[in-house]
Amino acid sequence: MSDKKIDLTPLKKAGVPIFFIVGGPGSGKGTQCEKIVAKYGLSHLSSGDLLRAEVKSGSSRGAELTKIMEAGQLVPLTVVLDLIKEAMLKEVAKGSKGFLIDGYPREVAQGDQFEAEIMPAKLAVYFEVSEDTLVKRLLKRAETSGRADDNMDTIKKRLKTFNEATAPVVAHYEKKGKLARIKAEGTVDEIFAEVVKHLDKAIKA
Ligand SMILES: Nc1nc2c(ncn2[C@@H]2O[C@H](COP(=O)(O)OP(=O)(O)O)[C@@H](O)[C@H]2O)c(=O)[nH]1
Ligand SMILES: Nc1ncnc2c1ncn2[C@@H]1O[C@H](COP(=O)(O)OP(=O)(O)O)[C@@H](O)[C@H]1O
Ligand SMILES: [Mg+2]
Repeated sequence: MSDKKIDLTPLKKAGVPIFFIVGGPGSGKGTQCEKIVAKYGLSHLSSGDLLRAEVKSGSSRGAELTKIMEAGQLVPLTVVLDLIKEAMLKEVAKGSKGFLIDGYPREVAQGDQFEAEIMPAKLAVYFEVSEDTLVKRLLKRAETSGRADDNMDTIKKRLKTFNEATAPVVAHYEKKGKLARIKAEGTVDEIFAEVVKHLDKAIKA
């Protein structure tokens, strides 16, 4: 990624709906996004996936990112926002109908910066899950994900980061009247039925 200013004109002109997908590690963001893509044809961009791809690219910045992610901390705002902008522009060039920004914002400043530079999100969808359930799901995922951050030590740090930096994001969008709080302890389909209610309403609005 270069430091040059990214020209967002095509993205702003497209004016397609943008949804923030927020929730603790293991809350089901990726799982629900897959189902939302299948039903609504929106573009799913996971900040974590974009970062892991950057790490895989072997760029010098990638090495720095690995350390931060394995420590369960947040990578710098500009890094993750630039990755998202570039990915969104690629999708818009292919005729995207709208975006699921999965795993972003993870702190209030990220959301404000995104909305100031790109456009306001229509809705922030928040998957509410107890810490016990998050840990159980992540340890299960660890059996197959091969992710360097799916281990008990890093999980604990990610939960701390979520409580300190990301929980305020939930309050921030609730205050704006732009939060869909979805209890996400049930089955995948029960949760998805709730998601559809909120998205249908938001897309019609
Ligand atoms: N039991 C149960 N497991 C789920 C549910 N949603 C996701 N999972 C599992 O929990 C783990 C984390 O899900 P994922 O979608 O990666 O969550 P993310 O970390 O928020 O992106 C994965 O192993 C999923 O298969 C759910 O509703 N119920
Ligand atoms: N918006 C973001 N801001 C800063 N760091 C991020 C962001 N999104 C992801 N990361 C980094 O990538 C890691 C994995 O994120 P992600 O794949 O979304 O996790 P999960 O899907 O388990 O919630 C995070 O723990 C963090 O280190
Ligand atoms: Mg995920």
